[in-house]
Amino acid sequence: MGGETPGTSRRQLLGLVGAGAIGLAAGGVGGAVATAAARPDAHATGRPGAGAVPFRGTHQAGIVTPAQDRLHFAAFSMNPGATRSDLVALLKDWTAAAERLTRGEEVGDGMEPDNALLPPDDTGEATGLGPGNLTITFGFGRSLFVGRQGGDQQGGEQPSPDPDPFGLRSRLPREFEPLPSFAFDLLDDTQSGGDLCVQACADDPQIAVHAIRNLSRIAAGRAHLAWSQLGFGRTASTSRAQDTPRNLFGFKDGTANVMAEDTAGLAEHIWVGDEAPAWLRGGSYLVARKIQMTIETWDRSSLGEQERIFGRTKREGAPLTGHGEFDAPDFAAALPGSGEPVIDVAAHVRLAHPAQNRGRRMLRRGYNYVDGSNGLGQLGAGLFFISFQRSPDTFVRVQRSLQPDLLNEYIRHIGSGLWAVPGGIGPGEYVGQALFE
Ligand SMILES: C=CC1=C(C)c2cc3[nH]c(cc4nc(cc5[nH]c(cc1n2)c(C)c5CCC(=O)O)C(CCC(=O)O)=C4C)c(C)c3C=C
Ligand SMILES: [Fe+2]
Repeated sequence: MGGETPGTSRRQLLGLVGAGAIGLAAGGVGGAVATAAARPDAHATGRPGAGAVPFRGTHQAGIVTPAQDRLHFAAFSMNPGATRSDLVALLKDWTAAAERLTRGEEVGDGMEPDNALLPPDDTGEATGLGPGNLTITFGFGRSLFVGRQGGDQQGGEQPSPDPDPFGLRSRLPREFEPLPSFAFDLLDDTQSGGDLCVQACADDPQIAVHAIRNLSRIAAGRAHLAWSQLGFGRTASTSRAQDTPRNLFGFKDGTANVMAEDTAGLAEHIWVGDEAPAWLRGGSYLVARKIQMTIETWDRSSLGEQERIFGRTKREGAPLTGHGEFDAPDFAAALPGSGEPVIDVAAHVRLAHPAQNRGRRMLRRGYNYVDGSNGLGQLGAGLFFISFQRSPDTFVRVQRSLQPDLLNEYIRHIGSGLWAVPGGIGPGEYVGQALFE
């Protein structure tokens, strides 16, 4: 697996030849060869799935890209005994495949191998769906640099005896410390950690799932899927052009996010700068937290209580001290008579606000999830929280500040991971290339 043909693939050439032979005007593009590559109009038709996000650029796609509606997030572990050259080969193969996938093309030689006794390179379920604004964002776990040590959250894997399995220890950024334990954490190590992470976001869940499935096949013999999570209904806007979505508690989520248009805010708070080794500049740190929400209990709480917990109104998403969603909260405002603060001292927006966190900000890009239900009639539902920040310390600071949060009675963090997301991938480069030079 994983052998990628640079440039036009054999399958695309066959498609073009075939189309010419039978006449495009007659609508004769053969089904099996009708990839987006064989149909250049697929990117511009305006039909569902036609939008494409460039894979290469200054920063990896999938961070400031307007948040798509669907997520498949995956953590991978390197196989025992995998070498540095296995890792480099994997990253090259993933880069080639990801570029094709984000264009809506099949991976490798597509769905039809020369020999029908062989499995196809591409599993096929996204053929004909178009690119679907797919973005694929790659991150490197701390264990890639220092091996799997006892105490690191690590996808239920055994610790690795080698403290420098890929010769990367000296390239570990100073700030890349493991996340500490937080009060109320109930982390499941089979949904935590990972040597590598891949965030696939798209307009269509089948496109996101297809991407992870095929990247996982390509990894065979070198790395394996440790755990993965599906998400739906983005819980953040990352562009002013987007409406603010709602989380499973019914509140608008993502109002006060760092947006794509705020280039100064991104440079200050999201993109890693000169403080880090060159391979990470222009990148970011990705934190993922799987947060279970006890929605049945929440649904029995009064509207007043729900609004007190967040410090915002449910319908408008306005701060309790304002009228419009984007009004700035006034944390000093007090109720006449009692003198009590209008926004509770333990309201989520007060504790998460930069004013409580030495001005630190993060770009949130999470998704709702429902993993079925339990035997007590309760949904296994919650928020797959994803944030990007210039330093892991920003997340640590805000999460510590949330210790007295009123929201904590209704949520539990059950999964966790931290990855360094290298900067953008230039022409002809593979993801993370500068780390190996
Ligand atoms: C450590 C970071 C954060 C975690 C974990 C977190 C969990 C969490 N949040 C909501 C719902 C809302 N969060 C809102 C605002 C908000 N949350 C964080 C950080 C974490 N949230 C920040 C930095 C902010 C912005 C604060 C500000 O600058 O005003 C809001 C309000 C609307 C908005 O601005 O997005 C909601 C609603 C849930 C349900 C949740 C865990 C399940
Ligand atoms: Fe929040």
